[in-house]
Amino acid sequence: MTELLTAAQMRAIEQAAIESGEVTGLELMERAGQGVVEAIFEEWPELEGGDRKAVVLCGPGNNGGDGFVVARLLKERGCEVEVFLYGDADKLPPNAKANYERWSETGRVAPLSEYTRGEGWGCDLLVDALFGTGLSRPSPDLGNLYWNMEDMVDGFGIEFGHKRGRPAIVAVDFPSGICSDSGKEFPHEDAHYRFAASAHLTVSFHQSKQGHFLSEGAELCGKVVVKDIGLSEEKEWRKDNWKALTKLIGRLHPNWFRKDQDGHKYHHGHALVLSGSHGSTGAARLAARGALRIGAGLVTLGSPRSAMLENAANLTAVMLKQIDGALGLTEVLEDMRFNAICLGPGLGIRADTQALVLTALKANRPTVLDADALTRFSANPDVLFGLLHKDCVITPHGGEFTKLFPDIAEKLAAPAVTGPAYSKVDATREAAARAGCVVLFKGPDTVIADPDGRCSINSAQYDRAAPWLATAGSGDVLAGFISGLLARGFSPMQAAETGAWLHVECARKFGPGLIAEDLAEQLPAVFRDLGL
Ligand SMILES: NC(=O)C1=CN([C@@H]2O[C@H](COP(=O)(O)OP(=O)(O)OC[C@H]3O[C@@H](n4cnc5c(N)ncnc54)[C@H](O)[C@@H]3O)[C@@H](O)[C@H]2O)[C@@H](O)CC1
Ligand SMILES: [K+]
Repeated sequence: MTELLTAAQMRAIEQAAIESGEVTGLELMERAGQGVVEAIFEEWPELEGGDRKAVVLCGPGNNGGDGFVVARLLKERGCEVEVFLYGDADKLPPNAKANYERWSETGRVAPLSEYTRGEGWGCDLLVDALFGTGLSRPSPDLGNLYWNMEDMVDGFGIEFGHKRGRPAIVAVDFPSGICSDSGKEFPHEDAHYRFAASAHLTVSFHQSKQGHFLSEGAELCGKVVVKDIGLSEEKEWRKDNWKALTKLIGRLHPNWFRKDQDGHKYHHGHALVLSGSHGSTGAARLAARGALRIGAGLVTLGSPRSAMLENAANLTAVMLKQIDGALGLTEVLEDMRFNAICLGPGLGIRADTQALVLTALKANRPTVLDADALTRFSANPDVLFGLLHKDCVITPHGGEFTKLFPDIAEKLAAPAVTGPAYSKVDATREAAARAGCVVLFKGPDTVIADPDGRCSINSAQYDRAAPWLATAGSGDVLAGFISGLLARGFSPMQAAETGAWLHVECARKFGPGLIAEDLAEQLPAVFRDLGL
């Protein structure tokens, strides 16, 4: 897993490196500019040599400073370069000013308005160095430029040859206008125009930032490349701050999933998934099959009497047990071999769902609550929070999250006025602290938080995009995956992170046309790819 930084964390790392004498701010800026130019030619080797023209748009802070370095280095590599500044050169911070002056020895700096008033793009490469991690408010006067950039990235392919004018757009650190902590745009009143820039390629430094993976961030960045600028690993700093760092879930090691050679099926746990009544049983079966495929030793579907026949006709490897209401569940849970419970998919939102959830929670077993098991508590979430314990995982999507945590959802939905804006990471952390258990807040940017503050993002964006995962029943399978992993002895946080990651891998393995039934069936191939 890699860590994702906030703007403040990045500044702290930079500051520590500068104060230790290891590097100067000017050197960092030079390396940042070098990283951008390197990434540009790696992405578009055809830009090197020949009659190529670049336009660099520089802003009033250090992001603009990076831009002046990029302009100089592009010129050294043979590009014709034009530079435009948004703001007042006299007010540039010292390192940016130094690079402005260095560029001015060989080239001109014109006001940005001169560029935006002109016709067409007039370049093969447009470098957006207007704002980076320091942006904290909207920029209405740039809305038209941003709007045109979006049009260019979304509507057309790149066509080099500046006379025809469809440039590649590269963003320095962030497409300007995005809050680097939350990935949100800063809206302004002129809603006709865009609030943030768009890019084909975003080049960031040292480590990715949270905003590259949250809200609109991923949509606008295009592709993110991270360049090393020679900052050290900061082990001490990391040790003090590890709980505050957000992780990006990456490729998992096969040892993570390996089973003991001589393991008995009971060594891998026994998950209990509760089914809804007749006519509403498919969701629980999807979850049960997911739990079994992900490696629980045994999985039992607990079914009310009314649905026994329907379930029996559709189950083979998953076992079936009649469980009627909270009383029935209490009896079954006397068998301590049931070491993980999953409730919610297709369970219904009547009063007996509440009784089942409360019974399951009182049994103090690792438990996943999803869908109806959450919705049932819309009117009285505190009752639920009072019983959730540290071995639980709740898996709300946006709507369910809003019902359980209306005040947190309101803060998250509020337009960003100043930066850093309240992010999905902040919201999920706050929800986990309130619920007292792991919260997995679904989306293309799924955020998972533990009440102790640990937090990670499972991204289904960029090269892991899996839009076809938005299909009926896919969340039920995820709940099943997590329950199966809990049965296998994974901790709640590990189970949620691992389940979410595999869920996306399965969707990607199958590709378009996916329906929920296909998901768990991809696990064997996904495991094989991991080297299991
Ligand atoms: N600090 C460092 O040593 C390094 C910083 N780097 C670059 O510096 C960036 C961060 O620089 P800064 O913190 O200076 O911030 P930015 O350059 O991202 O922007 C902040 C500047 O814009 C102004 N501003 C904010 N919102 C505005 C608005 N709506 N309209 C007009 N002006 C507005 C602020 O007053 C401030 O001057 C990073 O993203 C990265 O590109 C890199 O050079 C690596 C080293
Ligand atoms: K930028």
